[in-house]
Amino acid sequence: MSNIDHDDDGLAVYRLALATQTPENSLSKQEKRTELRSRFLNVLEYLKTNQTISPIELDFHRESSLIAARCLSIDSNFSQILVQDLKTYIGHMPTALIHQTIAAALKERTPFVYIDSCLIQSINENDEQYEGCLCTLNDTCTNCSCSNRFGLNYNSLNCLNINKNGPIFECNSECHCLFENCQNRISQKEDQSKNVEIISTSNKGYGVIIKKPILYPGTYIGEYIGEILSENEAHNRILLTKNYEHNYLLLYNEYQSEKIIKTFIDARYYGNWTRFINHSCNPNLHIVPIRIDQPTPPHLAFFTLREIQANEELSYSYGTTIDEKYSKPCCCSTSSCTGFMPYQQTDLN
Ligand SMILES: C[S@@+](CC[C@H](N)C(=O)[O-])C[C@H]1O[C@@H](n2cnc3c(N)ncnc32)[C@H](O)[C@@H]1O
Repeated sequence: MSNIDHDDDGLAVYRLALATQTPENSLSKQEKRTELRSRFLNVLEYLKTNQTISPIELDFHRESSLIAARCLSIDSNFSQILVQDLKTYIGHMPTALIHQTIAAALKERTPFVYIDSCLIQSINENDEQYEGCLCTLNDTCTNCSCSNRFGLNYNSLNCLNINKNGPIFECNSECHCLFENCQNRISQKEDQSKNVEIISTSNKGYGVIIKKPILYPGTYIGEYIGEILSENEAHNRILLTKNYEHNYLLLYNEYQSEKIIKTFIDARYYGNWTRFINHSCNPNLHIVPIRIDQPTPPHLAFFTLREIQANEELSYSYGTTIDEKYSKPCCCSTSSCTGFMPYQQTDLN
């Protein structure tokens, strides 16, 4: 089965098919995975093309999540990703986040679907699920096989450990620890969305300010959420959107001995509030890649670089390369401003 059937009820035929068809036992593990994956990609595709979601569709969305959860017994690593795909909340930007004077204009000028975890189109089949720790439910995971893999990740204030100099592995879906007690899941817990506001800036479009001060460097702010694109898809997106005023495609390069891991996240059509964070030549945030279940794609998490005052605009550096031919003028207004926004010279351009 590969297509969603539409009828009067919207999704009844497809729902029935999902409920009655479980993968045959005779199918190989790989075939089951392929079968399950194609079903759930259909659901995602359907949700993506239908921006207003009816109660029936929401029900369906929930049902599908349950089915995916049941499939955990087939392959926990794989089903974990499906559940993550399906539990992605597809809705609209929470109004509390937006300064009320710009709410209507923002919806009209920059429509996008608000999601709270990345949309992953294709799984890297070679990626293995990381092993979990064997901590007990009372453990805080401040010294477990995940938190200590490359030196302690977080300090007693739940901030990034300043002396940390290696990749960050947080506890994952295979771990035995209790989510509430675990202190090695900082990026999986609450972000700062309740403490930010989307505002209109004078010369950079929209931006994000923090409402209450943040004292400590290394405080978790949020994750850059959007569609994870392949290099080819990213290339096409760039061509399609090159005349648009704002760019939401983030390319994150990780240099690992001989290879470069490139992560492309586009928050233009699907994203969360972090898509509004502007560039600064003297930023107060930086991006840290975090591994949870699999090596790729990493979770791109924002952490503070220093203390941030109430009402200060949040910013990070979009890169280091300036090319006066391609770079747009920078309006960050800091004393260290180079005058140009960074330009990522890649083979995409
Ligand atoms: C990820 S979006 C940030 C949100 C955007 N300002 C908006 O209104 O939706 C990146 C775009 O914001 C604008 N921008 C971000 N930082 C800027 C800066 N320092 N100077 C000028 N424009 C900036 C550029 O148009 C850039 O392509």
